[in-house]
Amino acid sequence: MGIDSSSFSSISNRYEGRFVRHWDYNNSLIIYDKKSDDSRNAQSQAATTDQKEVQLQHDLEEEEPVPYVVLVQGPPKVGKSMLIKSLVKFFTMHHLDNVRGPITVVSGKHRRLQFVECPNDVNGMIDAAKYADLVLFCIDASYGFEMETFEFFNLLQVHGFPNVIGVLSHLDKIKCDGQLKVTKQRLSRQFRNEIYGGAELFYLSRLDNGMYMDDEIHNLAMFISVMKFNPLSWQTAHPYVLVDHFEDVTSPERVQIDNKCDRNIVMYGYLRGSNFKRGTKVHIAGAGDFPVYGITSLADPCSLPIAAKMKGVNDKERLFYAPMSGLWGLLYDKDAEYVDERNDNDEVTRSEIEGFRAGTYLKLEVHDVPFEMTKNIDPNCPILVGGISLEDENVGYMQARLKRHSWHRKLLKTRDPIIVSAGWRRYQTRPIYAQEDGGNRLHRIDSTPEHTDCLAMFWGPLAPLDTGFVAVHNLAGNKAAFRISAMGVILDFTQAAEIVAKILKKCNQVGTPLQTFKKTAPIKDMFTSDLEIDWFKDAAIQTARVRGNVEKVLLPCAKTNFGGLGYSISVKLVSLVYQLCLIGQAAKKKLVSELIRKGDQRREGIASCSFQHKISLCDKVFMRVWKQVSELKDSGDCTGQGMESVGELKDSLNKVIS
Ligand SMILES: Nc1nc2c(ncn2[C@@H]2O[C@H](COP(=O)(O)OP(=O)(O)OP(=O)(O)O)[C@@H](O)[C@H]2O)c(=O)[nH]1
Repeated sequence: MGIDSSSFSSISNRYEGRFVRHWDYNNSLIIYDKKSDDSRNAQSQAATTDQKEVQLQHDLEEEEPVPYVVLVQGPPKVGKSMLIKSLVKFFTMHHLDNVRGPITVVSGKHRRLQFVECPNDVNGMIDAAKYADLVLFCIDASYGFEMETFEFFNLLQVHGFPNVIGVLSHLDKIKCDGQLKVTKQRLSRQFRNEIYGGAELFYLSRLDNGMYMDDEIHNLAMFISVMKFNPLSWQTAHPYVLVDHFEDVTSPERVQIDNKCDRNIVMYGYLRGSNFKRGTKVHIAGAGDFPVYGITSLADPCSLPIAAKMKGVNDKERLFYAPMSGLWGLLYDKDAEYVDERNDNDEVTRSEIEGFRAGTYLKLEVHDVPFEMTKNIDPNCPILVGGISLEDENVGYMQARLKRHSWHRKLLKTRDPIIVSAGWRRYQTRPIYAQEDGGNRLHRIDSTPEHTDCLAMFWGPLAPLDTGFVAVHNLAGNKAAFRISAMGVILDFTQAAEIVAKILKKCNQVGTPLQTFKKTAPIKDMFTSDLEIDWFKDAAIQTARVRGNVEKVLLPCAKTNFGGLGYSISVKLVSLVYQLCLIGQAAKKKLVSELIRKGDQRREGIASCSFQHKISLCDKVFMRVWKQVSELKDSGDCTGQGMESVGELKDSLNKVIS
């Protein structure tokens, strides 16, 4: 007996003991009266036994799909936990006291869902955008859209847009009916403009006994239970694990000796994306890259009913699994290895050859992670572990097209640290911003342009071409500012410094006159060699008042007239003649070559320049030149708040001084 949404509320209150639930072949949840169905079941049992066996066999041949991650996102106090509690109650009839970490529930005959509350710190949001299969955007209707929602839109745009559903809560705070209607229309229009025309929006009108209304949750849950999930290209191409349980297994003796020693940890979770081969390294978001010390597949703690039946597990124990919230559903031995009741030898051989399959529940052991990771572990901020290939381990220079987000208040300055999120990684780096001139040259700019994009060159773990990335300025919880600084795409990468060599920066070369004539003057200290003077022949120069041009290298004979320099060379010539008389032939040669070298050093880099008028001896002569920028090997995993920019450092220094 199926039920409609209006009668669900009353039935669900009487559910325990009398009503049972199951999923029909369309994956729809059906709740029916156990008593009235007992007699009908007895009659139909014999007739359906054969059919069930056929169906069971067919279902077993299908792969057991991994639970879909349903991320509940929204600003603080919008009702995220309340929504997860209401949905978990609907699917499992269990009341959750706390929402901590991923919560896996069986939502249908062929479907499991893993509910995760999206953290509001930038790190957590960035990671969540990478693992979400469906995002429920919670919007406080009495307030409207908030910054966190738009920040998350932007993160999704970069990391691949999964399915999204809008959920309007706090509607009961709008007392006037007319205003309620207008608000609903306005918010749904705005939501669909931001996402896409047909984006679904659900309304949660009020709370009932501290929970959302049953019929409204029923509609939302039914929609999620049958909706089609679209795999995202990055996720399907890489193995990854959303950790739902975490343990520090460092020996207590080691910690007693040094409580800041690197830790050994064990992480549990479903393998998603592609197969995980032994020997693959993993990137733990925010902590770095690590080899996997041990990997084991475990019995699925929340199997689909059909698979559990085969494994002989009691149905009632598998409806949910939320270890971080203190609800284990099915207790399992953490050391037990998964054994298939079909052919375990085949299973082991297969995992050796093709790796662990997506959907396997894994135990990953990683050694020597920084102690901060275990110290600062926050169950509300799930850990993302991404498998990395050999190419992903390379570091080098990347050239990217980058655009500052128009809502980010400040321009981004060259060499100021930013946190880049690309692929699984998020790391700090100090980019150089540049713009192309007509030729092959790139001109360094001091800060990002106001309304257009520019190029950014930075050092870091190499990401494939066309990978989108997002940059945040720092991770401090400054809620007043829009935290997404810029977005971009990787255009080029190399391990050599040739990308950086192409960037030129404008700077002033300063020289001083040795002596001044009517319209010419020899200029020293502006060039380092005669060759450089030849390069800059005819280049424009100027003093504070007078313009001029570089003419030519000053010849040695002419130079002897100039004060100290001429005197110094004359003294050296006299000394040469004197010493030549005293020493032998071999020593003579050595001395001559040495003197010539010294004399050359002295002579190099003095240019004869012409001016429009006579300049004075105390004038400084400037020439604007393009110079290559120095190297920018500067990046690292971002574990704390991130480095401070030069401006921020100056600010803090001023504060200390004052
Ligand atoms: N009146 C009313 N109150 C609501 C509604 N939804 C949630 N609340 C209340 O809002 C408060 C915050 O709800 P939570 O579910 O803890 O919100 P949250 O988004 O998880 O909060 P954080 O985890 O702290 O970010 C609770 O006191 C709820 O009772 C609603 O639709 N109407």
